Amino acid sequence: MNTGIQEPQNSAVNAIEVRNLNFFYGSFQGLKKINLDIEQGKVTAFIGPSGCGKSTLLRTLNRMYDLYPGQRAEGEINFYGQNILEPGLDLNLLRSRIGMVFQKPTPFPMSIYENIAFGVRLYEKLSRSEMDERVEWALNKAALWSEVKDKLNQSGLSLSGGQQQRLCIARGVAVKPSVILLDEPTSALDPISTGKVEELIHELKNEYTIAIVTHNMQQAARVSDYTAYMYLGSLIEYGKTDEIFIKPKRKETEDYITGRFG
Ligand SMILES: Nc1ncnc2c1ncn2[C@@H]1O[C@H](COP(=O)(O)OP(=O)(O)OP(=O)(O)O)[C@@H](O)[C@H]1O
Repeated sequence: MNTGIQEPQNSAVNAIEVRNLNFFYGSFQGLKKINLDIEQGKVTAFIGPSGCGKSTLLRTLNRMYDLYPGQRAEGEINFYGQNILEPGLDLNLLRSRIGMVFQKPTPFPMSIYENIAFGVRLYEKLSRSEMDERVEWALNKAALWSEVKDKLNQSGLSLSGGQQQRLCIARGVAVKPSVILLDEPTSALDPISTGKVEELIHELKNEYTIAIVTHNMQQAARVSDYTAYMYLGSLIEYGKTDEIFIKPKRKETEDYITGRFG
């Protein structure tokens, strides 16, 4: 697929570079001068107290906010060198390159098979057997295949909450994005399903760049390579997860990490 966006294959490059990003909900400024690099093939976690702007930042990365009137971003979000905030970009293609999984599992009211095939059909013309292969591949990637292979025609809504979330991840992976944005993907799940999604994040990160919003600091520490601590719309500290959790440079970060905050 040609999106006009160059995606080099070598490692240790940034998939996304955020520069002087401001974001507004009408007159309220939700993000203030954010500068952040998201490294290719790594997991970057956004943490911070409720309302600090984690979801807002995630939603700017594939312009999800564009669906809502009165919301706007200023600055640059360079995705492999192309500023995605510029006008004229094909937003459907952008979202096929930078996919998103939401907090609550949101399967479409259709079969498990169709939940996956539907999105793929928007971007690719596959034969029936190619589509069968793609559906199996995506469900395998999301560690769901063995649980659903005998009931692909059942409704996606008949699955458990944890399975539904993995179906949504499979749906995201099926279009072969470059970046996957996860907005508190386990907050509605039980500990076993949460463990499965976390394992999945580990598996996926070799092939995809992942950004995850989480309320759960242990989860950030377990799954991420880099952590960004946000407060009141500003990025307070950003660095390797080990350093942020073991030796943060800023007192505000330390207070939050150690639970002295709020
Ligand atoms: N649709 C909206 N209209 C106006 N303000 C909004 C809207 N959505 C979010 N905000 C405001 O923007 C700020 C950041 O919200 P955001 O949802 O990004 O925070 P968050 O860190 O993800 O919070 P949480 O952890 O509670 O989900 C908050 O002050 C919030 O009230």
